Amino acid sequence: MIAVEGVSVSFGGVRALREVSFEVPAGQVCGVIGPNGAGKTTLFDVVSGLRRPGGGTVRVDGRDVTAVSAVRRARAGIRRTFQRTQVFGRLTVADNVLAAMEWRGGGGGLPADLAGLPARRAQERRRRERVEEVLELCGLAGLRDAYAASLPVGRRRLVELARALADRPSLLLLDEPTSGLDAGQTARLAEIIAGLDTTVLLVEHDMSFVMGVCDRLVVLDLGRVIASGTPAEIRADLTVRAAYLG
Ligand SMILES: Nc1ncnc2c1ncn2[C@@H]1O[C@H](COP(=O)(O)OP(=O)(O)OP(=O)(O)O)[C@@H](O)[C@H]1O
Repeated sequence: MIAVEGVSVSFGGVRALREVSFEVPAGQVCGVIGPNGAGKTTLFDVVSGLRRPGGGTVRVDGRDVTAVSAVRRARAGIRRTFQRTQVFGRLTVADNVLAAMEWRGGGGGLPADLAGLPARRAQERRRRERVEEVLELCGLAGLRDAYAASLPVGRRRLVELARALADRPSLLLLDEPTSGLDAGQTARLAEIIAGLDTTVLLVEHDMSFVMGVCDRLVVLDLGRVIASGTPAEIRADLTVRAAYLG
């Protein structure tokens, strides 16, 4: 689960986040919506550890991670995809996913690598099996040997998702995950997200996707939470209609 409490961020005179608080119970999917400049990206930066808030705390699974670096958060299972996709263009799709798991190393260092110890080989086999599993899940099995740079943006986005899922994250942050996806890929993405047991926080402009895939929504406007609740509650909220849905 994730709990954001009283988080504020200012850029000079601009108050990008003002006392933002909300919780997402374990395994639920929460959408963050709001007009341009509402503070969505800033909130993601705070949760993933790229930006320290001026005030407030972020807890993940009960642990206060407010002062923990982005790298350590990633290692603790908080994974993020970006608005602009970040994949290794010169690696194949399969190697992109494998690389996402290699940071742990194999244990035993170089001697173990050189000796090709059985435990190391078994671990390598498990990782490769996991790669195939995740590629299958993301509809990328047929593209496993394609270079990531050769793929259209929608596929690259799915590669990024596969990378984020490979290590079984405890919290997954998705920044505009449907951008660049066609209708079929968007439907597939909704299925993938629905099938995860991970807590998910996503920023997305595609309202029908958000309403379909999220268990709850947080609506930001000018850095404030102006509404939160189930998609049905949000839809019914007139303030939100006026501020955002039109
Ligand atoms: N590095 C920065 N320096 C100064 N102001 C910033 C910076 N980053 C964001 N802001 C300001 O903070 C506010 C919130 O921006 P943020 O990018 O978080 O909004 P957003 O909801 O993600 O918008 P969008 O939907 O356009 O991505 C905006 O007024 C923005 O101009």
